[in-house]
Amino acid sequence: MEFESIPGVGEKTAKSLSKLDGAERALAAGDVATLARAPGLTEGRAAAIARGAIRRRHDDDGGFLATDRAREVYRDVLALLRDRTVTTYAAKRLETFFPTASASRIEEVREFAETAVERDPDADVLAALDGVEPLESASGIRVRERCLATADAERYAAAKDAFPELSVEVVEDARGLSELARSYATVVALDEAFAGVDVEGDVRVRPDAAEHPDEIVPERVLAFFAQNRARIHAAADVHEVASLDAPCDLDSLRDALSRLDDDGTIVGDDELDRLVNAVDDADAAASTAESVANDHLRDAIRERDVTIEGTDFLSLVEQGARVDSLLSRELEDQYADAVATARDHLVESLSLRPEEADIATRVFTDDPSFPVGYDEEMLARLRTELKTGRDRRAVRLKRELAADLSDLRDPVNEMVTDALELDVELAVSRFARDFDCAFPAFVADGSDAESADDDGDGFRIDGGRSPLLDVPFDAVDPVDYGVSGVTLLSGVNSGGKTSTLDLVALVVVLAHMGLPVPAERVELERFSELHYYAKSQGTLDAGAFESTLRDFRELVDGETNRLVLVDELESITEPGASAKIIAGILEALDDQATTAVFVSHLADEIREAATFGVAVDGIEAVGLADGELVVNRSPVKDHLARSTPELIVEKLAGEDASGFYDRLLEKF
Ligand SMILES: Nc1ncnc2c1ncn2[C@@H]1O[C@H](COP(=O)(O)OP(=O)(O)OP(=O)(O)O)[C@@H](O)[C@H]1O
Repeated sequence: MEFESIPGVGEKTAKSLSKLDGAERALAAGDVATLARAPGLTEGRAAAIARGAIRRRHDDDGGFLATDRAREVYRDVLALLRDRTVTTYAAKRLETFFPTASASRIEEVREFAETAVERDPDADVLAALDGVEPLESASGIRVRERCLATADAERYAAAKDAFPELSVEVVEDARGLSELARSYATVVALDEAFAGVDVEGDVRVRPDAAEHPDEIVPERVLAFFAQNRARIHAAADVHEVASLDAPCDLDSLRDALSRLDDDGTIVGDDELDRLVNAVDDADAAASTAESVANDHLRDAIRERDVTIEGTDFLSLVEQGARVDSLLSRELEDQYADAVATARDHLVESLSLRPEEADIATRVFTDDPSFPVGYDEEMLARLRTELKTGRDRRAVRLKRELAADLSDLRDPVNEMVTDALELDVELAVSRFARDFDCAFPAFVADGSDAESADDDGDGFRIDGGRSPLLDVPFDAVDPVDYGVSGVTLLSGVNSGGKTSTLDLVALVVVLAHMGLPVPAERVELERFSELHYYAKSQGTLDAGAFESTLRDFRELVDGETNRLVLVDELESITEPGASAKIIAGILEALDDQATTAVFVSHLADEIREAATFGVAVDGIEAVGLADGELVVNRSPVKDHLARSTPELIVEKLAGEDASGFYDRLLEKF
């Protein structure tokens, strides 16, 4: 695959991706975890690359969110979804969902989301997800007792790349191989040509080494499982708690993991433990055995009367003869007993096996001496023997466990990915449940539209409730609103005009992401772009005003089927000029197949300035209660809402008989 053809992927990133196993699959699946394993890629960058790949696959130019405010609404949507993830993986993965005009992409995510909303966001599952993280490649492994050998320069370079844990040596011939075998415990020759060469030492010929890395460096797979153990356990727990089908037998997996220490060494093998302890304790055990023997002998001597013949006594005194001769003659049995005790102690305290006990026996000599001492040389031999046994067993166990774990590597990767993906699905499910969402219906073209009040295009929201409002979701009034064509939205102050635009933008963004929307029912056309202009803060200076006009100049050209939402554009300049400008923009938009909602307090003036009959919807105050407006949040179609001042004057007119307020009211 040409990675550089993905938007946002340069030469360096392409190189990183080419080093990654399964990069193409990960790009296709939006698998951010796998992509982030490429050297030098963060999860954020991986998400951006996955997005680029999806865009390319679905022929999306990335232009759906056409304005700052539109992008802000998308960011708010992501934040709501992200709040419902447990893992950082899921939070990043959600960024691969974005609004698009591409029908195939919307459909793709929709299929995913339809399964996702069926998932039960059970508290136990969420708790289990807490420890799941993407698996990491094992790092920091260096194996010194094994090397690779080849006579071929190309193979040398490839091996250096493939086996960073081992030294790779160049050898000319069998002699070179045999020299290596003297420095390394194991030599793995990579050239077929070495097959059958008779060299002393542990030399294996493995031209297939690259295909079986776990056999050549079992430490690699052991370290991988050791370093990722907590994550793997967590993913296994998630599968159990959520009743997911696991891609491997979880009991066998847990058993294999229990045989491994955090640093990749083998644990839980009695024989290996025995050998490790025996090596560690050999010196101390020999010393103790020696003391035991001496105590024994001393007690025995103390209890005995020893008769020394005169000649012996003389010989002792005159010639400095050693007392050993006496020992061997007079106390032979006691000496033999003491040595036997020492040997027994050594064998027992080190739990030696018969073949090892044989050497241990020789650590204490049969030749009588006092005090009893052990033979350093024999003890060194015993130690070497035990060490060899220990290392041999460790290597065998490592190989066996590595072989078991090697088979589990793919299933475990799959299991962890599935657990992480479950978190993504649960975030969507929780979002849909928390905000009473439904899947929107896209109306392919005008003729398919079911709603009576429009000519098929645009949008129609029933019972929409925005989770982005500044009131608790439970307190949000449902809003019904539909628009096709170009419409002005009038309404009382604080009636909810801006909130209505926000709701429309939110619903449209979610629908174009392929996700469910917070409404009872939504029908909409597939828009090409969302242009949402927030209310500007106060009158613009000449430069800013000019650039805003340029924005709108671009808006009336180009793509059709846009959705344009504009909040109180009149605040950019003085009211009279504003009404004329807005009327002109509406005329241009009306000529295109654009759906547009312009919130404005200048509906009358705009209508007057426009050359076509501009539709006006209104958010109505149904009255005043305790000085507060009571508002019907759903805009009424083809209705210019009365303003707040008008309502107040009307209220005063009802309370006052002077006629003053009645005359004021007539002016509205
Ligand atoms: N659907 C709703 N349910 C409950 N409260 C709402 C709803 N819509 C709006 N509100 C409340 O009304 C307040 C004002 O809404 P909003 O700012 O949208 O009004 P507006 O008509 O745009 O006001 P202005 O004319 O001042 O621009 C919101 O901050 C919110 O508290």
